[in-house]
This record gives sequence, C-alpha cells and structure tokens, in this order.
Amino acid sequence: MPNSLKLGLAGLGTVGAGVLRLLDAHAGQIAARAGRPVQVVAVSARDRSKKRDAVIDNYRWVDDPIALAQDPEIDAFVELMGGEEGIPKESVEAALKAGKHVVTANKALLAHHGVALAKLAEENDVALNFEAAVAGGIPIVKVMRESLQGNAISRVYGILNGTCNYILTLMQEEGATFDDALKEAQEKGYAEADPTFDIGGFDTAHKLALLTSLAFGVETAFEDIYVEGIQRIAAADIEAADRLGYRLKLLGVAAATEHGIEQRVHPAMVAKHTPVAETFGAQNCVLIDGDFVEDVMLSGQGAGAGPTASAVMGDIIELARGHIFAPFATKTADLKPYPKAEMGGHAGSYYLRLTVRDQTGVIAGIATRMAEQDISLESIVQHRQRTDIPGVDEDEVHTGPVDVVMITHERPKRRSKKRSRPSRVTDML
Ligand SMILES: NC(=O)C1=CN([C@@H]2O[C@H](COP(=O)(O)OP(=O)(O)OC[C@H]3O[C@@H](n4cnc5c(N)ncnc54)[C@H](O)[C@@H]3O)[C@@H](O)[C@H]2O)C=CC1
Ligand SMILES: N[C@@H](CC=O)C(=O)O
Ligand code: NA
Repeated sequence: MPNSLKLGLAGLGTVGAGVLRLLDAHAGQIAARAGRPVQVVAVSARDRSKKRDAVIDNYRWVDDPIALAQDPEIDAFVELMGGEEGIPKESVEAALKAGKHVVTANKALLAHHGVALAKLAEENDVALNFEAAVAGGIPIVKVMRESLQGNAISRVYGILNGTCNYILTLMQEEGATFDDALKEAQEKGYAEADPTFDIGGFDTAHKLALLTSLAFGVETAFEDIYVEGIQRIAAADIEAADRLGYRLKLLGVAAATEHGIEQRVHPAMVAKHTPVAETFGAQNCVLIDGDFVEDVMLSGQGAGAGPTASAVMGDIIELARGHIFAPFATKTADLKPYPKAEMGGHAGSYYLRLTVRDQTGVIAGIATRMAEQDISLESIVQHRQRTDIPGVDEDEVHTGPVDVVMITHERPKRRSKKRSRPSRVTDML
C-alpha cells in the first residue's frame, strides 16, 4: 500500500475531538477508500491536560500550532482552532508556505482572508479544503465547487447557522427562553467560542461570503454583507409569525440583481410547510437556483461534532486520493471583484410589530403615519393584550398595551436616506 497521508491537527475541541473519534472508528474503511492509510501524527491545542472527548496519548504533542503547521513529518495541516486572526491565520499561512495541504473548518478566517490564502495555496501547489466551514456536514462546498460549475447561478440562500436555528426551534416548539435555548446550543457544541458570532448573524455572513464566491466566481466580500441577527426576536414575534402562517428563520441570501449581487443576513418570515420552514434544530438547508440545473436543495446537520468531522474527513480523503481543486473553484486571478448591490435598492415585504395603548384611533393613527411614509399595508391586525410589560397594572387592561402586527406590501428597503427604519423589522422571504 502507498505511504500514509500524515496529518498534524491543531484544535482539539468539539470538532477536533470529533475528527479523532471518526478516524478511530473508520480507519480501515478510510484507508481502503482513500487508497492509502490516513494517520494523525501530531496534535496541538491550548491545554494538553484538558479533559476532552478523544484520547490523544498516541499522538506527538506540539505546543505551538505554527511549528506543527511546518512540521517536516506532516503532509497536511488540519486547522480546527477557529478565529480570523492571530495563530490560526499564521499557522495556515505557515503550512501553505511550507508546501503542506490545509483542511480547515474556519469560516471566519476564510471569509476575511480566503482569497489571499487560496492564492498562497495555488503558488505552493497544495490544497486548501474547507467543506466543514459552510453548513457543517452538508456537502455544499463540493457541490458548488464541482457539480454546479456548469450553471449560471442566480441565487444561493438558506439556513446556515445551527445555533440560531436551534434557538428559534426551541422558542417556537417548546416555548423556551432565548437564553436557555442558547445555553443548550452551547452545551451541545453547536455555538462558536463567542456565541455573538452566531446570534448576531456574523457566522451566517462568514458562510454566505464563501458561498457567494463559489456561486458567482467573485472575490469574497464579507464587509459588504448586510447583517441583522436574532437577538431582538421576542416570543411575541414568534407567536405573531405562527398566527400568520409563518416560522421565523435566520437566512443568508446571495442573489444576482440588475444592480449587482445582493448579500444579506436577517431573520425572515418563511411560510410554513416549505422545506426551509421545516428545517429544525441544528439542521441547515441550502438552496441554489441555477439556469440549467434549476432548483437544488441540500439539507442536513449544520453543526456539532459528528457532522462537522464528517465534512473534515471528506476533505482529508480527497487529499489522500491526490485530488487538488482551486479552493474557490476559479483560479484566484480570475475571480471577479464583488459587484455590490446596495441594500437600499432591495425590494421586500416587511413585518412590523408595534406595542401600543388600546385606545380609540390608535390603529387609524398608525395607518395614517404609514401612508405619510408611502408604505402600503397588506394587513394590519391587533393582537393579544400584553400583560408582560413591567409597570402595567390591572386598571390599565382596557387601554393597553396591545400588539399591532403589520405586513407591508413589497417595497424598496429605504426610499430615502431621511426616513428612519421601524424598530422591529423583519424582511419576509
Ligand atoms: N462546533 C461546530 O459545530 C462547528 C465548528 N466549526 C468551526 O470549527 C472550528 C473549531 O470549532 P470548535 O471545535 O467548536 O471549537 P472549540 O472551542 O470546541 O475548540 C477549539 C480548540 O482549538 C484550540 N485553540 C483555539 N485557539 C487556539 C490557539 N490560539 N492556539 C492553540 N489552540 C487553540 C482550543 O484549545 C480547542 O482545543 C472553528 O473554526 C469553528 O468555527 C465549523 C463547523 C461546525
Ligand atoms: N456555530 C456554528 C457552527 C457550525 O458552523 C453553527 O451554529 O452553525
Ligand atoms: Na459543509
């Protein structure tokens, strides 16, 4: 049998430990399928003695991930530390410059520095594989990079963050609080080390930047993505969505428009009984519209040790077989600059929830204000009496507060810079 593919693995948390367990469980099958054994020879993390979900005694320990990245014994460096700057970035650069293949799950790093790192990989004739960086176990990067390259893609969108979908699912299905649901997602290993990246929509935006590049053959443009997270979603929004026949989901959308490519991340009302609305827990769902293939949808677990380790191992097996692809499908010199479509030109229908006093003329007043702002309403509904607002006592029960829920007709996001946005806005898909 040919020589084994020797790996140096940096990062032994949820994903790193998952990769070691997967290799341990399926070493024989992987060797047979890859055509040669795959072997971890050395590992690195912050704390050697930490209790973890994998046994590391059989591997050489290297304190410094950058030294591991250049270790003469390894063929490939597997970066599972996370973070866009510092040691993860320097170690990946060091590995590529030393002629080592790199496999990483680090979407934050790639969203910011992916094209520069891909250029380094090209110059050194090595691979930079990142299937695990987008939608966890779903093989979306391979599909975009290889299978769909013959198409002109007009849109790629979906649920790209397991933590947010898990939180929204628990709030919707079990009435859990936001904080409790987030804590559970963290305990299950879905969340980023800093969960603000998840709930603030930035992790979805990191992944969207990579999908946009793969779909449209353009440079990544994370800074140009419109990002709104799920932190301000309240139980009352979830209830209102449910009554209107929708589920709230955090979506990432990249779409070709007449003005360029629009990239946006925000919560959206998704009609019940559609595949996106039926995506629950840590599952992700990615949809692609191509001119010849038409609609493609992929779904599966977007986070967690097992699914992510599966994606990492797929990338490693590809290397062991000797397959090297351009990381962003197109040679970096041929990637086009990102043609940004301003969100100001985005046409959408919006959901708004106002909490108001239940007094005569309130709804008429709102309708008048909306008309003054040239916003046309598709529906306006007065919802339940609010009893959960501090300072409201029983005597006030007839004068409010109540929720008024409105759905607007499709309109551009901002007609004029002078107009302020309503405080609670959710774009509908
Ligand atoms: N947890 C998940 O479901 C998924 C995670 N990812 C990505 O995989 C990567 C790893 O994520 P997790 O395993 O969840 O993180 P984690 O926090 O569980 O583990 C991180 C590991 O990296 C080590 N590490 C971090 N920074 C380091 C540094 N500067 N020097 C040395 N060691 C360092 C830590 O000691 C730890 O062993 C991240 O890029 C994450 O975004 C991607 C898909 C899914
Ligand atoms: N924190 C991420 C992990 C996978 O990418 C998520 O929740 O989706
Ligand atoms: Na993936």
